[in-house]
Amino acid sequence: MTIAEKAGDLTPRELSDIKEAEAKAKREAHPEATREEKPLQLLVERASNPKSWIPCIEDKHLRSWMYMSQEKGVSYADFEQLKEKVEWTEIHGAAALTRKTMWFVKKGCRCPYSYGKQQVSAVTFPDWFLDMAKRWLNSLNLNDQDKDSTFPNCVNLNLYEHGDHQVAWHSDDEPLFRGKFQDTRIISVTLGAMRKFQVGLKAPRRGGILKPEKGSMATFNLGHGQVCTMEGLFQKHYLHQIAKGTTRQARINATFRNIVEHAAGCPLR
Ligand SMILES: O=C(O)CCC(=O)C(=O)O
Ligand SMILES: [Fe+2]
Repeated sequence: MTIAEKAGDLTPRELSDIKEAEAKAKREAHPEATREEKPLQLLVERASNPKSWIPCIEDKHLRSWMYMSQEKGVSYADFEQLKEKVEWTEIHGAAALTRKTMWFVKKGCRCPYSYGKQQVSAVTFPDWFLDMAKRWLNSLNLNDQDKDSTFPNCVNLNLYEHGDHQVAWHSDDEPLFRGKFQDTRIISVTLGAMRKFQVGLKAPRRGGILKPEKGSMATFNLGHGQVCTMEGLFQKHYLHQIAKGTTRQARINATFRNIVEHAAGCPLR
């Protein structure tokens, strides 16, 4: 066991620094034996337009990557259609309505999804939604054939009606995605108003509140048509949030994911 693996109570940043030092020492001691771990195929490497993808986080040691790009295939008509057609579920925080959501999954899947204490049932991807999603993600060259499918098999939609709606610090590390143990891929698409998307390193939990490690927070504006990816072990090591803002305009966000461990009771388990 290496020092880094033993050091369960270090912050992710400290762990990353130790791992880097360990890797350097190993390279120097055994230059012939050192091989890089097999790299993940990042979405930017599959994309038809890799130059239009901006690296936001490239953290090799924590196996965490985040990229952003502007996607022309996302329209305001899509925004209006989603706002009207989706049967939104209200998500309530301790005191107020925080946002509205919808949980779509691929045909045959029955995995529910939980927002804090609220659980919602799976709704099969409607064809009209799949059509727009394929257009949005077209440049990523994902394969939507059942065998070896790389196209996301579920999506969480969020409707933030104005700046008071938000989602607090969290990571998408539910057991369905196995994001604490293996590489995952989340693709988020924004429609409508621009909001601030903040990310930061997971700090050791103090009580029930999740907060990023001091000094690690970064802010990115996600506006209409912006696509943002979180890949590798990002959900294990980083938190994200949409903080409250001042806008009176609505924003819709679709976060596409891949369920790899279907829930008990789901026919796809
Ligand atoms: O609205 C966003 O950009 C983020 C949404 C999010 O974090 C989630 O749905 O888990
Ligand atoms: Fe999230």
